[in-house]
Amino acid sequence: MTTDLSDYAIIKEGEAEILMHAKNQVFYNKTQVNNRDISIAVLRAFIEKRKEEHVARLSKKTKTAPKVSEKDASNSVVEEVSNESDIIDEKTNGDCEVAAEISQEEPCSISEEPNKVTEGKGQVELKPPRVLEALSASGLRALRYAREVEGIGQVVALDNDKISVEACRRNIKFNGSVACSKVESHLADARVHMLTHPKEFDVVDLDPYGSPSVFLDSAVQSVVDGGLLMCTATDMAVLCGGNGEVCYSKYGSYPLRGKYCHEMALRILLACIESHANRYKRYIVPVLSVQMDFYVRVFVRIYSSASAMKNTPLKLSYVYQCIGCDSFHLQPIGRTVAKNSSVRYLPGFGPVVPQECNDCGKKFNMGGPIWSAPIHDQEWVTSILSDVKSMKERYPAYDRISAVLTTISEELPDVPLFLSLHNLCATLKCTSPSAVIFRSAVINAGYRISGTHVNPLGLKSDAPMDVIWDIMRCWVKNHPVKPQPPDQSGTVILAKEPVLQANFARAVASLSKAQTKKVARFLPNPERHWGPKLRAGRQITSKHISLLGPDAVNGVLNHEEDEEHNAKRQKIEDHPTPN
Ligand SMILES: C[S@@+](CC[C@H](N)C(=O)[O-])C[C@H]1O[C@@H](n2cnc3c(N)ncnc32)[C@H](O)[C@@H]1O
Ligand SMILES: [Zn+2]
Repeated sequence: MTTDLSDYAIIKEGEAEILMHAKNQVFYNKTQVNNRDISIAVLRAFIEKRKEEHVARLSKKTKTAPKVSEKDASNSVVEEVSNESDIIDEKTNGDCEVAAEISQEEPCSISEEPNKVTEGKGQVELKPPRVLEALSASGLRALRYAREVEGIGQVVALDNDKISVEACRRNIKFNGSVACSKVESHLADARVHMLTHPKEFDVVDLDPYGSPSVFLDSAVQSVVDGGLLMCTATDMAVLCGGNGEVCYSKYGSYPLRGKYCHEMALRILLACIESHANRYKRYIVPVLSVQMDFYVRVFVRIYSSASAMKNTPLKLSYVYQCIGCDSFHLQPIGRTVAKNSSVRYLPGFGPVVPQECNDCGKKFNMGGPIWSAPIHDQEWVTSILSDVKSMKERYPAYDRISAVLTTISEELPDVPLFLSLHNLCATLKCTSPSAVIFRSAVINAGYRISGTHVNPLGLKSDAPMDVIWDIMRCWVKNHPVKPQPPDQSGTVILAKEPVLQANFARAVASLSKAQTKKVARFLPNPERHWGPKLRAGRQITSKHISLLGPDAVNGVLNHEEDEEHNAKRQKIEDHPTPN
């Protein structure tokens, strides 16, 4: 494979560099630097956690096993790279030029004689985590993982597009010896590869065009017990209720078009992953769930346990959302009853709402089921954030990701979805109290309130909807509204006297932590047209101007036409059926 570098631009992100051909046939979106940076931060945390868990497991066992010193146990985390030749020889992957050359030039294994620790019957050592980047395109993400994440094992980068695999292999070489020894690229359908490698990867990363739904069933099977699945979905229009029935067909949940739809999107994706995991007696534990830019990204650990799986219905809920006033209520799918020392699993009591909304009298839409258990593990979030802060310079998107992680660390962990103060005021047609005043009234009423990373104006609270409307009724008493038609939801709500007398005196905890610390939580995009990109190889035309910006569009349109034509023809020949 000879490469004339003059045909390429070099793109650097973090410590990785990729060669990008002028024809742009391989997917690359620089806005996803946030996505890749957060993933690196989570990977670093996962590696640490995995070591801790391993040591804890060993010390638990060594307590019962004689003649194993504590020193041996603490040294037991041994770095070793598995023998990659088995993988390289895989028939389906064709000729893996890069990998073959690597095995001649450099030894693949960097293992030393491992410190053996007796555990139960055999000897146990913790191997560096194997990562599958299932949809790798240029390989940028895989290369960043390999070059930047200390203690990482083999990174397997797949793509079913021949041109992408060629680019990935070129990029592996271009990134030098560490990349060559750690990253291998295969031409394969990710689904087939994951299905034929069950419980083999410590980490599986899914970063598809649009929806990951077709990859989930195989992905949940490919992760080892306690392993990590990282998954992006960029089909936000679907997940946020643009086409509810499409969302249902892809994810098995109905989305609702509330202000909280981006959080609902995260929760629909989590519920969907859980449902696939359950089919194989597995379940998920979310560690971090992020909505940013134009996508959602979740990080979940996957475990096997037929008995723990029984708890799934307790972690899922339907959502009733009033069509008049947007009040929402969660309907859990299951419940438990404790009897002596045993637990019985039963269907949830319902309905949690009457036919007509208690607040405004209108009907409800029902969405879901959504994941209604916590979407982050706050211990993980705190440790990821402090780790990110300690190596600022290693994250190109530091400002953005530290802002998002900080907001997430302040979210109420046990409150699904959120209110929008603007929406409440729009329903009542009243002026808005400041966030501090509203927060104070909620706190003074004895409830908790926090922001949310998905919306700068969103407020999470465990206060029930009737308390929220009482607070707003009290606000309107001091800030009267113009008379409205009697059938309007706002009029119906305001016609009732508040039961609770709201206290708007400023509560100590009413300032959001962002305000107290004067730290920005929501940053503007670094440049215009910071958004999704077209599928690689798709022809850019003037209709993409709003998505990509005039410069990008004009640049491409001015390209010699026959060059484009050849590129397209080549792609069609290579891939008669587009994916
Ligand atoms: C959005 S791009 C991946 C971007 C990459 N992860 C990054 O961070 O730059 C999606 C890639 O998935 C590949 N792909 C689509 N379906 C696939 C499948 N069934 N198996 C393997 N790769 C697939 C496409 O060819 C494309 O290169
Ligand atoms: Zn209502």
